[in-house]
Amino acid sequence: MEQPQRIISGDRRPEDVDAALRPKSLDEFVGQKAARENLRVFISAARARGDALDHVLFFGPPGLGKTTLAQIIARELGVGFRATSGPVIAKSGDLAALLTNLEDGDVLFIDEIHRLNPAVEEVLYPAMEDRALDLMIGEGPSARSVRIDLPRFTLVGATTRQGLLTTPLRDRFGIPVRLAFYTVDELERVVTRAAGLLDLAIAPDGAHEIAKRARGTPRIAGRLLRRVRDFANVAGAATVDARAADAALNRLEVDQLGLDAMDRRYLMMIADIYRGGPVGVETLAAGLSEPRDTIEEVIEPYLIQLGLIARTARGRCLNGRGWKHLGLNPPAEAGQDGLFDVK
Ligand SMILES: Nc1ncnc2c1ncn2[C@@H]1O[C@H](COP(=O)(O)OP(=O)(O)OP(=O)(O)O)[C@@H](O)[C@H]1O
Ligand SMILES: [Mg+2]
Repeated sequence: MEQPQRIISGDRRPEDVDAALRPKSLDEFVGQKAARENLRVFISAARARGDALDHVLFFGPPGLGKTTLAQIIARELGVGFRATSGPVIAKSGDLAALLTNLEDGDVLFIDEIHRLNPAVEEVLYPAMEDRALDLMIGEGPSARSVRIDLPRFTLVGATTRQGLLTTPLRDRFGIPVRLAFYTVDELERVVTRAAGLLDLAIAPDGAHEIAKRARGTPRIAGRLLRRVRDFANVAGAATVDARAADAALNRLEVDQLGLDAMDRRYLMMIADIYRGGPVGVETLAAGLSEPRDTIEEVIEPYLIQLGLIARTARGRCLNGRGWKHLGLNPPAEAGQDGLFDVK
């Protein structure tokens, strides 16, 4: 069965006109303070040396700003930006073509870099390490390998699944950056900034309400803001305040913690059918008819962050907070629940 689209999924959607809201400089970029300040130092050092920036790897859940930061890096370095993604580069020749077409200092952005095919990845190693391309010319006994020098470039990789990166690839990134979920304060700033760009009047308590329910994710904050704007327009409200935001978010079935019907189905399945777990992710994926990747990359990280569930070696478990959020009591005889409880 086709699942209805989730308003709060961190995934990209065609209707997200992300580009309009995308911060264009490090100064405009809200949150991720440590990452931002480190990047600022590395960028200005590279510029001062007149050298390419070391390769950067961004990892973290969807919608936290990986692509945005990659573009900002190129802009702040004052170099060209080329973007592609792991699954798109089918053959090593495709990557070779991309690399040889770079200009000095360019940023090459590879999204979903954990999905590179292994043969392509092999080509990337010498390119990252020695700025060289090893090509095989000819076949059979007369085959020989030729080394081609590449321009200086910065590879910026992005992945939602750092664990799926091979060690040799991970080790070749000099600057690994983990992006964390945003705080409510930070998202409030994201919402206020976006409202300004959308020409929408919003009260501080309205921005706060949206921020609180945006799952720690700027992309979701932007999307919720647009939907709230629709409701406010139709209701003829001049300013979006907390009450207007709350009413709109309730109609969108986004609850107080920012969870939607899908999250609640996920939690209810563990609670109801598996008595709080542990239950394997494959079983949950089958029960919810969602791909395992979606469960692990989109649904679970935020539920874990909130302490509603725990990932254990034996499977997923509902924590005390999870039971509470569902308004249920954990089964009395399941003594192990306390083990995973987050106090
Ligand atoms: N720090 C931020 N401040 C303001 N807006 C942000 C910030 N980070 C991200 N955004 C907004 O959120 C949206 C999603 O960001 P982005 O596309 O960079 O996410 P991503 O991490 O690359 O996601 P994915 O894993 O799906 O590729 C963009 O529209 C951008 O405008
Ligand atoms: Mg992206």
